[in-house]
Amino acid sequence: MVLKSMVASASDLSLVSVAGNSPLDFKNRVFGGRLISLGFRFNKGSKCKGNERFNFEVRAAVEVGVERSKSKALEGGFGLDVVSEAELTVKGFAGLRKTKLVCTVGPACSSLEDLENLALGGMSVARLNMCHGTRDWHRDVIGKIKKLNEEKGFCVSVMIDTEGSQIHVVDHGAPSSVKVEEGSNWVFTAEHFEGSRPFTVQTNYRGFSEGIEMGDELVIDGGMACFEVVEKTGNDLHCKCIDAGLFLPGAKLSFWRDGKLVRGNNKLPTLSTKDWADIDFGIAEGVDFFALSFVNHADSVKDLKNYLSSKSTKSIKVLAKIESSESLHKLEEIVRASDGIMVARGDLGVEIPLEQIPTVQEDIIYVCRQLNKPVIVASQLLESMVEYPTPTRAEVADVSEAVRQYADALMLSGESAIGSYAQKALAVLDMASSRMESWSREENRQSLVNYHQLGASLPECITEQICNCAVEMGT
Ligand SMILES: Nc1ncnc2c1ncn2[C@@H]1O[C@H](COP(=O)(O)OP(=O)(O)O)[C@@H](O)[C@H]1O
Ligand SMILES: C=C(OP(=O)(O)O)C(=O)O
Repeated sequence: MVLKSMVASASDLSLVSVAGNSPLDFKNRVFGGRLISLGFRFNKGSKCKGNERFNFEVRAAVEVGVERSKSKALEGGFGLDVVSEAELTVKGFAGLRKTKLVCTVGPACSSLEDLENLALGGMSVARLNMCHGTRDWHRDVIGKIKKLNEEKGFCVSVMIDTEGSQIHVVDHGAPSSVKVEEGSNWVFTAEHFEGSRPFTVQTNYRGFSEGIEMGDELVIDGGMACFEVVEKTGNDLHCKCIDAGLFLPGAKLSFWRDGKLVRGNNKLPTLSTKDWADIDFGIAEGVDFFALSFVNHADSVKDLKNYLSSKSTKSIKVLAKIESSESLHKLEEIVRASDGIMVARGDLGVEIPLEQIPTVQEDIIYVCRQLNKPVIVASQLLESMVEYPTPTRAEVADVSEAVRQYADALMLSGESAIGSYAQKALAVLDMASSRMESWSREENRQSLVNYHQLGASLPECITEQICNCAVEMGT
């Protein structure tokens, strides 16, 4: 076995969006290596806010000549991951994938073995959605990921996704999904009772039916099933199913009237009491990222960042999820305030017409590129793979398009959390993103990226130019 290591250090750089030991964010400045496979650590106390100056040291090491599956942890103290000799000798660094892959961890992939297979398959970030599962369940998953990182040399970051103030199902009468037949009658209630009642859905928010009228439409998970409100008694809604579909555990509810979203939960704060408790949980568990749901204003990002810097010595990064029309109106200030962005297409598709999603996605990515913030494209990238072992052509095209637009990361949701083909879905992301990256390189598309200048002082500008030249030479 040959251990090749490269150590590059730079001081007084003012590059932003470089996050701790996370592998998420380097694509912003570097287009020439599979940085997922390298470990990055910053000196203790390094800050990466705005144009603040900070010292950092980048170390990368590559273990050559070891089969991925047989790899052992390497000594040395910095975050390491492994790449196979074959990949390096055949393609060199330029041939290695740069797009980071985020997997939502759910019951279908939470065993140590499944997580290891995902890490081997290229998972760079494990996402834990606090809408689902208990804190004990999430703690167990975080423990397994830490174990894999420590013992097997992976470099998987952990991201906690807050539930946010949304109306969702607490119980729908079954432990897993339930088929809803057209014409069936259901009661939606905020009353909490032990156990389940047939055709009765308990919701999480007492005021969920405020302002809702007879004739309004109740849409489940942005279109999984649809009901008409036929009667209102107290806070309860009696509804008839008008579009058959599925109720998943924790499904989200939205209300529509005359083709427009009824803004019921707008008064709710971005971070609920439960979210703050989940944030304390994440700090205690040493997670790397918080993805903040339903950000409508930069202030909620700033509040969370202030809270994190007062509570944690570790630099935990905050990613704002863009999933409401309000967040689109304040996009630039939200991107500036955040360490990164998630294009949360699931909820965004409930808030804006579906046909606008592709252009809005491109706009969000463009703003992130300009402000040099990492951006994740999320939701339904390979939705059919929740059930089937192969993706549709349209899904592969969607993945490729996100990479072509310079998204930094792609995310699996149900495909990995509850799907039967999590590893295959990850392999499709890996292959499709690698293919698009190498096509872009061959076509020399990277030169079209217009890097936003960050350096303020002359030394900063010089350092920045040196880095940009290195990037150009590497691509
Ligand atoms: N920790 C978990 N425990 C149980 N089920 C989960 C978990 N995480 C995700 N899921 C399931 O995977 C589906 C897709 O995940 P995700 O997209 O994160 O959630 P949502 O659909 O609520 O936005 C969820 O609807 C839920 O059924
Ligand atoms: C990623 C998303 O958020 P969540 O899974 O919490 O709905 C989304 O809405 O696309």
